[in-house]
Amino acid sequence: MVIRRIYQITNDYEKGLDHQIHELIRMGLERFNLDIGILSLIDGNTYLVRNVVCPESVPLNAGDSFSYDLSYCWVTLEADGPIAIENVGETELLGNHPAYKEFGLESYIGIPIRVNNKVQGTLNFTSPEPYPRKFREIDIDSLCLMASWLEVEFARKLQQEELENLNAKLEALVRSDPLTGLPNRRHLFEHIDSRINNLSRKASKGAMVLLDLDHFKQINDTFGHQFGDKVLEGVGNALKTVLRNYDFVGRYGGEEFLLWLEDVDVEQVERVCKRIQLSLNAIEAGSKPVTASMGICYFAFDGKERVNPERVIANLVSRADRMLYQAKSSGRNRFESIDSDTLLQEPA
Ligand SMILES: Nc1nc2c(ncn2[C@@H]2O[C@H](COP(=O)(O)OP(=O)(O)OP(=O)(O)O)[C@@H](O)[C@H]2O)c(=O)[nH]1
Repeated sequence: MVIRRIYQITNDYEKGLDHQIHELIRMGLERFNLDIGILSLIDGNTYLVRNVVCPESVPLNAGDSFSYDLSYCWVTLEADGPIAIENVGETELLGNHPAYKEFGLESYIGIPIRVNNKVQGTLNFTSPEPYPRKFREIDIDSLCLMASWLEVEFARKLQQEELENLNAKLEALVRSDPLTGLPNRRHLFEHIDSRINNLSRKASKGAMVLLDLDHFKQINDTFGHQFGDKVLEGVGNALKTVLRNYDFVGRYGGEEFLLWLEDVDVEQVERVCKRIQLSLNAIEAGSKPVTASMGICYFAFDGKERVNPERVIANLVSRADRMLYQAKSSGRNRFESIDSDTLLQEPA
C-alpha cells in the first residue's frame, strides 16, 4: 500500500512539493494509525514545523517553531536512524524529559531527514495515546521509504535551485561588461528597446547621450594598457554614482559609454553632463584630468502613434554620434545636442 501511494504522490508533482508532502504525511498517519504527523526542519536550536497534518483540536501549524531541546527529535537525531517508542512516559530517555512534560505524547515514530549527508530535520508521527501494539519492522520499513522519498525530492529541489542560481549568474555575466561591471552593449540595447516600447505609449521625453573619453589612446600609450583599464573602471564607477537610479548607463564599446535618461528636460540633462565632467576630472590619469566629449540627442513621444524601436534607436544613435563628432572637432571636453527628428513617430 505504501509503495502504491508513494507512486501516486510522485506522479502528483504538478500539484507542488507541499501538496505531495501533505499527502505523504497523511499516508503515514493512516499507515501507523496515529494523530499528528510533522516534517520538521532543524536549524541550531530551532525546531521548525515545515509541514504538519493533525486534528483541528491540536494547535499546531506549519511555520510554528520551538526550541529543539523541547522536541522529541533530539532522540531521533541521536539514534541517527529510525526510532519507534510505544510508550514514551515509560522510557528512561524521554520519560522525565521536559518535552514529554510539555506535550505528553506517548506514541512516537520518527526518522532523521538528510540532504547531501546533512541532517535537515525529521519526519515524525505521534499521538497522546500509548501505541496499542509493538511497532514492527514493516512500520520502520515504511517510515524509511517515506524518508527516502523526501530526501530525494529535497536533493532534487536543491540541485534545481543551484542550477537556477548558476543560470542567473551566467545571465548576469552575458549581460555585463567585465571591466566596468556596467551593462554591455547587448544589454544596453535590450533595455532601451523595451523602454521605447513602454515610453512611446504615452507622452514622454528623455535623452540619449553618447560619451567618449578624450585622447584615451594617449593615456594608454603613456601609462600602459593596464592603467587605461583602471581609468575605464573609474569612469564606470563615476557614471554609476552620478546618475539617478532610474537612469541607465552602459559600456557602448572601447572608451565609449551610452546614457539613457528618461523624463528629463534640457536643463536637467545639461546638469547631469556637467556633473559627469566634474567627476571624470577627479580621476587620476597623470598630470592631466580625464575629460570626455558628449553627444546628446533629445527625444519625445506623443503617445499617439506607433513607433519602431529599432528605427528609433538607429535615429537617436546616429544623431547623438553626429553631436559627439561635433563636440570632438570643436575642441573636446564639451557636449553638443540636437533634437530627434520626426521619424520617431510613424504612421502604422
Ligand atoms: N586600456 C584599454 N584601452 C582601451 C579599451 N578599449 C579601447 N581602448 C583604447 O582606447 C583608445 C581609443 O583611441 P582613439 O579611438 O584614437 O580615441 P582617443 O585617443 O580617445 O581620441 P579622441 O576620441 O579623438 O579624443 C585606443 O587606444 C584603444 O586601444 C580597453 O578596454 N582598455
